[in-house]
Amino acid sequence: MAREGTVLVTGGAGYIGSHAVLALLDAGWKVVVIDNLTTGFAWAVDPRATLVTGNIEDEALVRGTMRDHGVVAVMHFAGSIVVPESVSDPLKYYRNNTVASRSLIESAVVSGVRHFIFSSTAATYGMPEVVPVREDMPKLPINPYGTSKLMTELMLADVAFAHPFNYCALRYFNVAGADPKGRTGQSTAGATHLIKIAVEAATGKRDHVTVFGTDYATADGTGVRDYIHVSDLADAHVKALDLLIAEPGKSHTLNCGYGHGYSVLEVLDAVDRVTNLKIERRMAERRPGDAGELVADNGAILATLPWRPQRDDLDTIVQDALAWERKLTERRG
Ligand SMILES: NC(=O)c1ccc[n+]([C@@H]2O[C@H](COP(=O)([O-])OP(=O)(O)OC[C@H]3O[C@@H](n4cnc5c(N)ncnc54)[C@H](O)[C@@H]3O)[C@@H](O)[C@H]2O)c1
Ligand SMILES: O=c1ccn([C@@H]2O[C@H](COP(=O)(O)OP(=O)(O)O[C@H]3O[C@H](CO)[C@H](O)[C@H](O)[C@H]3O)[C@@H](O)[C@H]2O)c(=O)[nH]1
Repeated sequence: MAREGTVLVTGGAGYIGSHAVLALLDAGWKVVVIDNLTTGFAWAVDPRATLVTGNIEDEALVRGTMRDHGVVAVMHFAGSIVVPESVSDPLKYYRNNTVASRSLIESAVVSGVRHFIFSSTAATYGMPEVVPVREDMPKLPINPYGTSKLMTELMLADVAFAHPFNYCALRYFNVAGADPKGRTGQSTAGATHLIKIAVEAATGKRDHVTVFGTDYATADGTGVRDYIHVSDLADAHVKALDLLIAEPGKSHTLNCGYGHGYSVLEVLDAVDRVTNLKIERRMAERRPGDAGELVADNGAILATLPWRPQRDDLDTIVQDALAWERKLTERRG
């Protein structure tokens, strides 16, 4: 079914954004992407979408794009995402995540764009005392990345109060996997995410995986996370957009996770199982700033959106991540 108007996807050349572009196109939306290609790739943008190369802080470019393409909603993925880098270079994160988002939100308001979906993060919770964590529990980020995202959530709430504008802040837990049809996946070099690192090891790009911390208060002592398949996450964005349009007076903040977690060792077991390999594991100290267990209470998203996970299975997530990693290896030769 064709939809009225165009969705602007910022960061649509990146990992999650490129999946959202596919989900929007598959749902009948027209799509324009703004991406400065710092960590994204032009080839990752489906050719049915228009790619505008530039910065979301460039007001003339953003407002011109909104006008020329008849943009009715923004999905805002553009940002900087490396937690340790945010600790060593906080001003980069407040600039590219908070200040740039302020500029983009203002461009939307000035251009009469009334719906906004924002990539937030479980990092806004910091080290939660209660797990699974619910949206109304304390937000006490422990790094500038989490703070930079929480500040954007706060701006959105104030803007939605003052203007004819509603938003959905989606707090992602651990995003992993790749498009099941093999059209896009996680492609940035220098990955820090566990499943990406493990499939890099499985395809010979690394000789081992380091396990950060074996003394957490979890069943096997390693960190537990709620891994969500990137295609399920992209689908949640399309459903959230439908809701924002259907109920213009309401905004939402929703956890995106499956509501159950896996330990680092369980993830590595899944990778061994799927690949039929025995990837070397090296036990190491905790990584600074890591929570022991981070799992979403996903009651709110299930109650709010007609969204039901389709790929809630660790082996499926690993299989899809691995298939993409193999494709990437062929592409790069
Ligand atoms: N990957 C995760 O596990 C995860 C978890 C929680 C939240 N998020 C959030 O999801 C969003 C997307 O993350 P990702 O994993 O796809 O990262 P990514 O680095 O693959 O994608 C970010 C994209 O934004 C672009 N970009 C960055 N700054 C820009 C700017 N100022 N103007 C225009 N384009 C810009 C980059 O070139 C890239 O294509 C981010 O906002 C991130 O904070 C990611
Ligand atoms: O080589 C590795 C990489 C990770 N881990 C462990 O695996 C788990 C997951 O780590 P990731 O780096 O894959 O993900 P994080 O949970 O640290 O971070 C993710 O969730 C955060 C929210 O808390 C942010 O949103 C961030 O962008 C996103 O990558 C953690 O226990 C971590 O210590 C290892 O043992 N070895």
